[in-house]
Amino acid sequence: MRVGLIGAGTIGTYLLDELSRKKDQDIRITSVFVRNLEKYQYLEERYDVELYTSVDEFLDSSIDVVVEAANVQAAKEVLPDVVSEKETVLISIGALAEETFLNEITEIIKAKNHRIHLPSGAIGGLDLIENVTEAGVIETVSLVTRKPAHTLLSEPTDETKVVFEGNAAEAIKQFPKNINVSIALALAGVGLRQTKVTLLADPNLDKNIHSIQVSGDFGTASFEIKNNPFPSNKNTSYLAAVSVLGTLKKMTKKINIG
Ligand SMILES: NC(=O)C1=CN([C@@H]2O[C@H](COP(=O)(O)OP(=O)(O)OC[C@H]3O[C@@H](n4cnc5c(N)ncnc54)[C@H](O)[C@@H]3O)[C@@H](O)[C@H]2O)C=CC1
Ligand SMILES: O=C([O-])CC(=O)C(=O)O
Repeated sequence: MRVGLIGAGTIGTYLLDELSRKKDQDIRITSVFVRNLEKYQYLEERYDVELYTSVDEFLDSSIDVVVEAANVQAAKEVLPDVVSEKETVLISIGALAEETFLNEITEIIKAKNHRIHLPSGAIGGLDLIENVTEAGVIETVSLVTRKPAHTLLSEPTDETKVVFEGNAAEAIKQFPKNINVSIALALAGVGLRQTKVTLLADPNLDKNIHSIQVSGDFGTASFEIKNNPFPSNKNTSYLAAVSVLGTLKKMTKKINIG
């Protein structure tokens, strides 16, 4: 499977490293869409990829799948063109947080018979949530996310601060780099307005902790994921990058779990 990558930052570089390590892998990144050719020139030799600054040329290159790993705004801009041409893996899931845009994208993929794959990112348990939603036996989903204070606040703090309390739709508008997980939860479960989100800035924390509570006629479920962040980008949990790789691997498997 030939992959085109949008965004060569923390997650993108992890994927480039992992997928170039074994040359016999059946998944290879071959094209990378960047904005600044000079800045990323070194990628061509290091990873044997071709760089593109035109979305059309990138999509015309010989790729089967596009992985978006840039940011919510960039994803919104390129998504209509990308999904109309290719299968897409989207990690800036917040790009799908507006209903009109989500409907527009859904129409395109239906017409083109393409799919969008949303990795589980920095959390887990989405399989359970999706199953109980499809069966109509879910009632509530809530997420409490704790992150190191300096990743959320510009001023230092001595105590834990609640920086957001509300629903997923509002959370991603205010924190597009920090709470994509809430949109994955919302899309799998009770929706953007019904998914409750609390975001805490904790000065004594060096992990990104996501606590999820689900309830309904099926029973209850609780998940807590204590993520190690990337040293180079404390906003992003290591697991988020691992989940993109996992999604790509699942796309090549004949037995799908979950
Ligand atoms: N769903 C989830 O659980 C998670 C989602 N994320 C999201 O994943 C995305 C990527 O995260 P990171 O790799 O940590 O971010 P990053 O900031 O380290 O890297 C993003 C890269 O994309 C590039 N970029 C920005 N706009 C672009 C454009 N228009 N075209 C091409 N490249 C562009 C930047 O120059 C940078 O190299 C972010 O949106 C982040 O919020 C991160 C962690 C968890
Ligand atoms: O990496 C994380 O822990 C979560 C994150 O940034 C996001 O959901 O946008």
